[in-house]
Amino acid sequence: MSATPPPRYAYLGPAGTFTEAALRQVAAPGDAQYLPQIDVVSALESVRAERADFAVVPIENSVEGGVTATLDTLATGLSLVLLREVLVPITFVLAGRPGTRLTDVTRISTHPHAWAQCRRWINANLPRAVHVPATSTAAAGALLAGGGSGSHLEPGFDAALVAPLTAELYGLEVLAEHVADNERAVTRFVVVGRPGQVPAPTGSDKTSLVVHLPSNDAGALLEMLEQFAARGVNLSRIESRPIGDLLGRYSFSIDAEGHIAEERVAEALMGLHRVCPHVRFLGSYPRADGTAADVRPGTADADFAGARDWVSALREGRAH
Ligand SMILES: O=C(O)C(=O)C[C@]1(C(=O)O)C=C[C@@H](O)C=C1
Repeated sequence: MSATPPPRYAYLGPAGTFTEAALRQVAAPGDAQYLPQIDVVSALESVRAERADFAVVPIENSVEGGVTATLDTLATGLSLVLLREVLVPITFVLAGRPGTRLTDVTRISTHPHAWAQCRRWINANLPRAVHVPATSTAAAGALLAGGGSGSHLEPGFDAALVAPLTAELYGLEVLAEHVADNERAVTRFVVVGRPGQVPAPTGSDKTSLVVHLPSNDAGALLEMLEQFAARGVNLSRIESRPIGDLLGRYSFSIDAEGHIAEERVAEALMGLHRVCPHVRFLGSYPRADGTAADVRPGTADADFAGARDWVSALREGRAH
């Protein structure tokens, strides 16, 4: 009998990214096949093309906001669903090749989101330093470690902003610790799969959606939001993204509190389906922070079931 192969996880690599730290919370390296990718689009496309079973990608930084590459790739193309979210506290060190002096650093490489989280520190401590963008924090660390001492792989920068363990992984020297504008920065990651799987409700869930406005008329945004408000569904995130075809056309990326198995969330989705030209369901999945949904009086499952029974009875002439 052949053993089931371990699940394949595509993620933003190489080894040592914060995304890999998120993946480790989901599946230990011994229980899964780790497939590092150059960017989040490649990670998500690997799932669409069935080269991977799941992808782990960043979706929101506490400092920089939504990760637009993730939001936009999920919004169009073959449908994908979110299955779980994972929070990773973000701490950076400035690392260089052994022997580098902090005062000599003028070019720093890292992922643009990491740079955004350290801008004030850099301005205060290395005001002349410029940013050299990299595909990930660990990619910057790996390039730096691979270059120097006569190597033809001269990276064109002298330090990298990476996680403390990543500096160690690539044999880099820590030039400065606690490099951050906000010591409590957190990035939210999601586990993404192909449709056909909706995790069971836990009482602390989120439902993610992409919604186009009902019209271009005054009040269109309000009409969309009313679908949630009228059913007591709170939103934990809403951001607009350009649709891309014409200036002024936006798609809304939304996280709503609750699970599609709950009546109030299902009713809100039905309302959106009736009034909006496009609604993409991106999944219902457990919240990483475990916060229980706040169910307003009159919006519990039993309230909806009771109301439905009452209307049925009216229709059948059993009640007045
Ligand atoms: O470059 C990495 O290590 C990543 O995992 C990407 C990423 C991001 O896209 O936000 C993840 C966490 C940090 O906020 C910085 C960079």
